[in-house]
Amino acid sequence: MADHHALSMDAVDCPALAALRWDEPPEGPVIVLLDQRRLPSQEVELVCTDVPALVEAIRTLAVRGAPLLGIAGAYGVVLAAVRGFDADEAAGMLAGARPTAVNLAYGVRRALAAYHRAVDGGLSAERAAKAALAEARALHREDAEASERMAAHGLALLEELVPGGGYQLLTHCNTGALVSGGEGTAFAVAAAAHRAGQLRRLWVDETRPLLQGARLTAYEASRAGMAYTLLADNAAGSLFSSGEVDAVLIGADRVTADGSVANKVGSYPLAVLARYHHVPFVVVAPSTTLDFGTADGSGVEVEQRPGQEVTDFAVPGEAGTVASVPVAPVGTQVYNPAFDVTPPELVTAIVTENGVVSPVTKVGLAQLCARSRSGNGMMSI
Ligand SMILES: CSC[C@H]1O[C@H](OP(=O)(O)O)[C@H](O)[C@@H]1O
Repeated sequence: MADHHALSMDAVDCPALAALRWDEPPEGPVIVLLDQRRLPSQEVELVCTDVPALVEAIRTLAVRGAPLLGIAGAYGVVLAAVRGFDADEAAGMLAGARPTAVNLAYGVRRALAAYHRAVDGGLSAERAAKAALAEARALHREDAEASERMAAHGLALLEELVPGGGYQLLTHCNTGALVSGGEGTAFAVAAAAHRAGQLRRLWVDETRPLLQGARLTAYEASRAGMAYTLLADNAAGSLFSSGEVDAVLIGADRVTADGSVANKVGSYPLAVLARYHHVPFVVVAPSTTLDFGTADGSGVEVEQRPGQEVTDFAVPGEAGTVASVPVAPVGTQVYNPAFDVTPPELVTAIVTENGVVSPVTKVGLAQLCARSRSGNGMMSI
């Protein structure tokens, strides 16, 4: 079950964005989400009291973005355990909610493993749920720390790639606090550049069809006081040819062992444009997005989403409703992959919290992860 209530957020003081939190009101533990379907026109919290509601929130992108999906999945296992539902069944529902972001299954697995370790150790169901909660909170905290470290590594990389500062950075989709336990991934690097006085402009791809750029990145850039300009996805080629892009910064939903990058659809064409125009193409992702169990991009399951997302325009209506207004003729066939895969040879560098890999190679990624093996990387479970 899920319920909405308005957030009394004062736009003036712009507190840090919290996309998700665990709460324990008297009526029982809940997961509270900032409903990203309603942004930017409405800052509304969605309160999930059970796993089916959280699965629906994940499927409809009320909560989204690879690292945050992992955190949501971990808390989802806890929600099941504390409310007496089968944790394994809940884990299967959560991990299957969206297939491409490897972080979701990772977060679910990590909380479930903590729960089972406690049960196998003879602890009560209540104590086992608390063990899972501690693991979910650790993942949440680690992701916030990873954001800070990626921002620092990414800013240092920009100083190398684009001497002289005053960066004009192009980003795609949304990779800020709305996808993270902290300030995000690629957007966190742009925010660090902004705070360092080195961001001349953030070019924001609208990111059709769900407009994560126009709705969410523009919202976050505005809150951060950045100079940003929105562009239609189709205008990116013209922008590159104008010479006004110093580097591309994007996130990732899955990086395979060879360095192939699954990310929001539209990322691959940007990589091709960047290569043609000799512009650095930088991927920023925490180690929880690295998937050494998948050899290369051909092994990535790319989520295919409903055609209505392309045939219709979602128009914010009264009282927080979102109307779906058809644009294409009824019966129109639609191709709507949520992601695409960029081959490693088109990626200038991958920035993680443990450092930078450039050029992007299987060996380089493995060596980077070896440095984090005892940390929160995929290798730890
Ligand atoms: C760095 S995670 C953000 C990542 O997730 C987005 O996908 P979605 O909005 O469908 O969850 C997109 O791929 C972003 O790059």
